[in-house]
Amino acid sequence: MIKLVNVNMNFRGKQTLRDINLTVKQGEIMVIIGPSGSGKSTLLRLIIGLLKPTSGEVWVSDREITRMTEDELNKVRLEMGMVFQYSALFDSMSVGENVAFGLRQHTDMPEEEILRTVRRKLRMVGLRGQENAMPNELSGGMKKRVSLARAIAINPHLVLYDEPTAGLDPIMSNTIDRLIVSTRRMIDATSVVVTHDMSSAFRIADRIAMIYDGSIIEIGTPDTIKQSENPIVAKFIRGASALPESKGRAKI
Ligand SMILES: Nc1ncnc2c1ncn2[C@@H]1O[C@H](COP(=O)(O)OP(=O)(O)OP(=O)(O)O)[C@@H](O)[C@H]1O
Repeated sequence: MIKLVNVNMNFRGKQTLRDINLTVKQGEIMVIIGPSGSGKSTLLRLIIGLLKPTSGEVWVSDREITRMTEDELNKVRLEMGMVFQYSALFDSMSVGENVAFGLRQHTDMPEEEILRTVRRKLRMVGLRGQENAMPNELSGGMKKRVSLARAIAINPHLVLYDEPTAGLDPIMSNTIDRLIVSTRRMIDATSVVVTHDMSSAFRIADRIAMIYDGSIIEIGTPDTIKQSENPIVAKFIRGASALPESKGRAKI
């Protein structure tokens, strides 16, 4: 479970997030949408504890993380898997070593079990037997899948996805979407997905939150969002380019 309570985030006096109240329930897939510059990545970074809010509280699995020390935060982060926008694999390591990385760094798991876990996670993302491949031999979609296998290797309670389908063709996007949904099912993880891809958002979300100018302006099931009477939401889901200017803050 994740809970943000009255969160404000200012960068050099400029308010980037304002009065965010958001609860993501255990096992829920929450998709965050919004124009470029609206504050989506900032929200993810607050949940991982890479940023501390200017005011407000961030709760992760019943713990308030904003006042934690770096050591305490690192323990909480062990329960989180992160799939980055550009996969962020270690290029000098094989696929298997990438997936095993968190297990070798942070657990006492015997090597044999690590190898078994790596095999199982690669199978889950449709990359059976690819342990010895190097990242530069893989397509963008395969790299994303390795990144997902690495994120779920530690059986996280929480998986965060930053633009998981960016730069992928529709078929691969669909594959990644199905993996996000099956990952939630298999490890019962709470998931937060930041995306610009509206068809993906509608396919995978239990609920969608739209951020605009640092505020959540709409939140609800995909159907609620589709039927929103808020003109900014309606325009955004038809195509971000049709959005009105917003006080010059968002770089639409
Ligand atoms: N560390 C920082 N220092 C100063 N300003 C920042 C910092 N991080 C983000 N910002 C500003 O906060 C605003 C929101 O940025 P953020 O990256 O959260 O938006 P986003 O919705 O994720 O955008 P995109 O979709 O383009 O990734 C932007 O105006 C950005 O310039």
